[in-house]
Formats: sequence, C-alpha cells, structure tokens
Amino acid sequence: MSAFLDLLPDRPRRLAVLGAGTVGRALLPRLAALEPTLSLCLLATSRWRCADPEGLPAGAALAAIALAQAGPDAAPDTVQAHDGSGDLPAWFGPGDVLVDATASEALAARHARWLQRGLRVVTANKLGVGGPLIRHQQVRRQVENGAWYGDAATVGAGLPLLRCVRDLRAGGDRVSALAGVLSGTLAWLFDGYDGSTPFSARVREAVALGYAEPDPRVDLSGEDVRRKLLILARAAGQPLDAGDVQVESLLTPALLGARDAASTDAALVSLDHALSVRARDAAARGNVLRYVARLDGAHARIGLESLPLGHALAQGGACDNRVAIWSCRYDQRPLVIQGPGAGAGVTAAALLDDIRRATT
Ligand SMILES: NC(=O)C1=CN([C@@H]2O[C@H](COP(=O)(O)OP(=O)(O)OC[C@H]3O[C@@H](n4cnc5c(N)ncnc54)[C@H](OP(=O)(O)O)[C@@H]3O)[C@@H](O)[C@H]2O)C=CC1
Ligand SMILES: N[C@@H](CC=O)C(=O)O
Repeated sequence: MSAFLDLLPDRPRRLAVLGAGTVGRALLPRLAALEPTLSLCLLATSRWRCADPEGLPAGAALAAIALAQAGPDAAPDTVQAHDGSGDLPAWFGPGDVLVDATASEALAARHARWLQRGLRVVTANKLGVGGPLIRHQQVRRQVENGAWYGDAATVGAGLPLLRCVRDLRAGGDRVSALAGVLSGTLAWLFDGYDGSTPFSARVREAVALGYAEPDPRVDLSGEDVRRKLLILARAAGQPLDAGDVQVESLLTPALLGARDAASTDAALVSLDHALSVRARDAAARGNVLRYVARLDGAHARIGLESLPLGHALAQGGACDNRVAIWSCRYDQRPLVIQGPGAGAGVTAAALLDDIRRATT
C-alpha cells in the first residue's frame, strides 16, 4: 500500500504537525519551501486541532487554534476539540508525514505504531527513541523493516551528531566513548556564569529565549540530557535504559515540590545560593562549570564538572553543544562536533531537513 501511494504522481503527501509551541510555530512558515509536494492537512495542540484532507493555510490554522485556546466559546468552526491521544483522521495514511513537535509521552508511545501504519514520522520529541529502551527497540524494528523515522532534531537540535555516530557504525567503526555538553539551556546558563548574578534570572531568560523544555525542570534535573545521551548511546550500539545513566540533578527540594508553572518560577531562586558557591569555587581555581554527559563503553554519567578554561569541553559559547567522539578511527584525538544545540530556528530547520528527506 505504502509503495503504491509513493508512486502516485499527482497527490501531494499530507503533513500533520502535532505541537504549535516554540518549535511547531517556527516550523510552519518554513513549510512553504516544500510546496507543492507536501500539503499541511492537520495542525494540533494538546486540546485543539484543525484538519482538512485538502490542505490548510498554516497561518489561518494557527490563528484559529489560538482563538480556541483563548476561550472555547471563541473557537471557529474550523477547529475541533480533541483528547491529545494522537488519534488521526482515517484519511491520514501510508506515505503521509507526521511531525511530533511536542514533549508528549502519549504521542511518543505511538511512534512505532504510526510507523507500522506506513506513516513517515519526524520528531523533535526525545521521548520516542530517548524514552524507555523497549520503545526505542520498537521504533528500530520498524526502521529495519523499511519505515522512515527522522530524529535529527532530538540531539543537538539537528547538529550532525546522531548522523555521525550512525555513519561511523555503518562503516564498521566502533564508537568507544563520547563526552560533551548536550544541553543548549545548561550551556547557555553556565556560559560566563561566575556566581555574581542570580542563576534564577538566567533560567528565566533561557526560557524566554526558547531554549528550555516546556517544563524547565526537565533541563535542570538532567533528564533532557539523559534522553539525549540515551539516544546517542543506543545509536552507538549500547542498549542502555534510563536507570543505567548516573545523573546529577541540579533541582532543589523547592523545585522538586513545585506543582505548576507559577510555583516552579517562584522556586527558581532556591538555585541561586548553591550554584553561586560552586561557580565561585570553580573560578577560584581558574575553572568554569559545565554540565557534561559522558559515555565510556556501557558506563554513562551526567553532571556538573569544574573544568579548566582551556579544556576542550569548556569551549563554545551561548547555547552551543560540543561533543567529542572516540572510535577506532578517532582513537588518539577525538572527532569534535560543536554548534548551537537549542532554539526554535535551528530545531525547526532540523525538522524541515528530515521532512524533506522523508519526501524525496
Ligand atoms: N526548544 C528547543 O530548542 C528544542 C526543543 N526540542 C523538543 O521539541 C519539542 C517541543 O518543544 P517546544 O516547542 O519548546 O514546546 P512548547 O511547550 O512550546 O510546545 C509544545 C506544543 O505541543 C503541544 N502538545 C502537547 N501535547 C500534545 C498532544 N498530545 N497532541 C498535540 N499537541 C500537543 C502543546 O499544546 P498546548 O499548548 O495545548 O499544551 C504545544 O503546542 C519538545 O519535545 C522539545 O524537547 C528539541 C530540540 C530543541
Ligand atoms: N531544552 C533543550 C532543547 C533542545 O533539545 C536544550 O536546552 O538543549
């Protein structure tokens, strides 16, 4: 069936974009580059969606959903309420492209089933291949059977990290170790931080810049980095699960206990003292703080490190990710990849690249 549809000359592929937040909104204007081979037919947030098998104008769909979100009574006829479970219209089928631009656990749990149905899945959501090992394995099984899964945006916001690890393995190389800064938010927070300004104010800025996860505690706890390290480790042939990674969380009890966005924001000040002490201590030694992920064989750990200024992993600025890869080929001096690792623009561009690959 999928192969048959792929051969149809005059039917643009349908595109569904789930998620219209920082990343989803940045993707929409870029889709014009893929017309007329691709037609946006579904746009959804967690509670509302616009859908039309013949195609939707992206700007109007976004505006209609925004009206519905502002107040259900204002919802235009073109918008329907939905339960966020990822049920798709019957007309969305094999050969069509689905983009997951959410951080939804429920949607990530559907990736393998969507692939099995013949959909091409492109994701910024790390909970698919960076979630439970079994979920990763289900997705890989579908890919081995010919399904198309684009996950470039999940690590380094599209930096050629995952591709590099996979290419090394495909060429018969063996990735023995990885080390790097994998969080754009934490890179940005610790870039130039010497403890003299409130860390909490920096976190608020990183959220405003669109670097942080929908809940910034996912960055501060190391959970976002854990997901990325799992994705890289699995690509390197290490079938690790979340519990195999030793993680140093930066969360304080006050942040752990926060119940909603407002109390999380208020609890951010609890970070200020502890982190300023660590930053001043590092500065006194001529060092800087970096939140580093390390994989050595099957051993994985993540945490805050005090590194000399000249250290390879202390380089890079702003939200840069910087990752060193050791393999048989790169055994004496590692291969190093560096660049912006978060932000709406680079992430949306990485999704667009994957959508283009999925449709050509
Ligand atoms: N920001 C970045 O730099 C990067 C982000 N990513 C990943 O991109 C994803 C999105 O991040 P971001 O845009 O910042 O997050 P936002 O919180 O800004 O947006 C998330 C969007 O997803 C929607 N959503 C949530 N659950 C569902 C659901 N079940 N069905 C349909 N839509 C749903 C939300 O709707 P509602 O408004 O109703 O809640 C919202 O529109 C995350 O997984 C993140 O890890 C990856 C690389 C870089
Ligand atoms: N919150 C993430 C966004 C990209 O994955 C980060 O800061 O790296």
